[in-house]
Amino acid sequence: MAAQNVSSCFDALVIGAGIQGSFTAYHLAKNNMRTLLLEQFLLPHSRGSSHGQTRIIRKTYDKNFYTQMMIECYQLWKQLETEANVTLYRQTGLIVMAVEGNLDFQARVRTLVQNQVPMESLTSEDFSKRFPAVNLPLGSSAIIDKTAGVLYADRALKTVQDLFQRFGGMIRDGEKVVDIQPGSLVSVTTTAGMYRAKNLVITAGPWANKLLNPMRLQLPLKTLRIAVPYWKEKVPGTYGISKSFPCFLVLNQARHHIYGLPSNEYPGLMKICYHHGTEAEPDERDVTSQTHFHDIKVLADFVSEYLPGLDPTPAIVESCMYTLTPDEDFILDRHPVHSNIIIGAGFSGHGFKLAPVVGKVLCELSMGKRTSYSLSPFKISRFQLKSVL
Ligand SMILES: Cc1cc2nc3c(=O)[nH]c(=O)nc-3n(C[C@H](O)[C@H](O)[C@H](O)COP(=O)(O)OP(=O)(O)OC[C@H]3O[C@@H](n4cnc5c(N)ncnc54)[C@H](O)[C@@H]3O)c2cc1C
Ligand SMILES: O=C(O)[C@@H]1CCCCN1
Repeated sequence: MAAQNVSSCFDALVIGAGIQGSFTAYHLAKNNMRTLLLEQFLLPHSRGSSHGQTRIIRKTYDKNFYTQMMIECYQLWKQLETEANVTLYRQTGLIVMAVEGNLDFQARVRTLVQNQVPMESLTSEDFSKRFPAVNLPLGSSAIIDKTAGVLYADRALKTVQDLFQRFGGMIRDGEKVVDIQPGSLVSVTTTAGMYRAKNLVITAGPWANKLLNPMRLQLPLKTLRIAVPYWKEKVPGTYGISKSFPCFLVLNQARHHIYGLPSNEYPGLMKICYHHGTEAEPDERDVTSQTHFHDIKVLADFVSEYLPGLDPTPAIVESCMYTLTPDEDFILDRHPVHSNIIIGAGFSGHGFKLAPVVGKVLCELSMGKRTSYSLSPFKISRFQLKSVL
């Protein structure tokens, strides 16, 4: 269908069919808003931040507001599974490890306790009995967040998009937005046509600032290319999901966190990543001269020290993008000048699990409703902006 034939005025238009835009569109359509979701690439694609087979889901956060949002996220992920009759979540638990006295670790334990999240503290004897294939360094603390697990990310993204369409929403992929004209009706021009909507939501991941630039708004976002290496088990299954091996998170063992998921998606291979990367433009993710070399070295050293059952040379390295804010908290707000333009950005490498609630509050903002959560941690005004009209 040519874009010109598509009904030209929508209640809401969402730019970007990653997990945040797709969940926003889903909630809008459920609220009977006539909604169009635009995506620059043909779906599915692997150029942004939402691709890949798995993500960690957990309530372990140092900041209470995320743990509170996660309580509803678990319910909404469950609801999505029921609506679509698919499995999206597998409970594995999450081991959190840190050097004794680590403040971030203590804050996370406090938040779990405050919110009565089932958890367990492990002594080093408990730890080595439960996880004989993991070396916990002397002087470390460890807990397990029992409700944590794995989300099947690619499957989840497709499910949200399918349900959005089932609720009457329209997706147009392979259409890049090239111009936005603000107004009481926002006009959006793509490579294929022009659309108008009463409200616009921009959830463009690492491309957010490119879309905001013509509207004189530049958010303090850094886009990072992230290495996603998979490490081979010397004995297949040692760290396998089928043997109930959990996800793990090591706080600041290196400069940034290191996290891993049990071997599952590629049999015999465990995904272990560094919560950092190299600055890169999303369109140049794979052509940049900088390589993943440094991050892989950090991870290889970690694997040798903690996980002796893995070959410390990655078997596969995939790539993904982070969009970091300075404080690693999200941006969920209105454009400071154009109040019917809503922005969801800066998910800082931890936004997947929170997408059901992110989508809900972006939908609420777009519909002019009172939001279900305080959005003060997520406001644009917490930053000193360089250029706002
Ligand atoms: C390696 C890695 C591991 C991670 N692990 C976890 C984890 O364990 N747990 C967790 O909760 N989170 C995790 N995350 C973070 C999570 O995946 C992201 O926060 C989330 O996917 C961000 O989604 P998004 O919709 O904002 O961005 P994206 O997925 O990038 O979506 C933005 C979309 O906008 C489209 N777009 C941009 N510009 C235009 C335009 N002009 N016209 C039309 N469309 C446009 C893009 O093509 C893209 O599809 C991880 C991320 C990475 C990279
Ligand atoms: O959100 C998560 O759970 C992962 C692991 C920790 C670092 C951020 N990404």
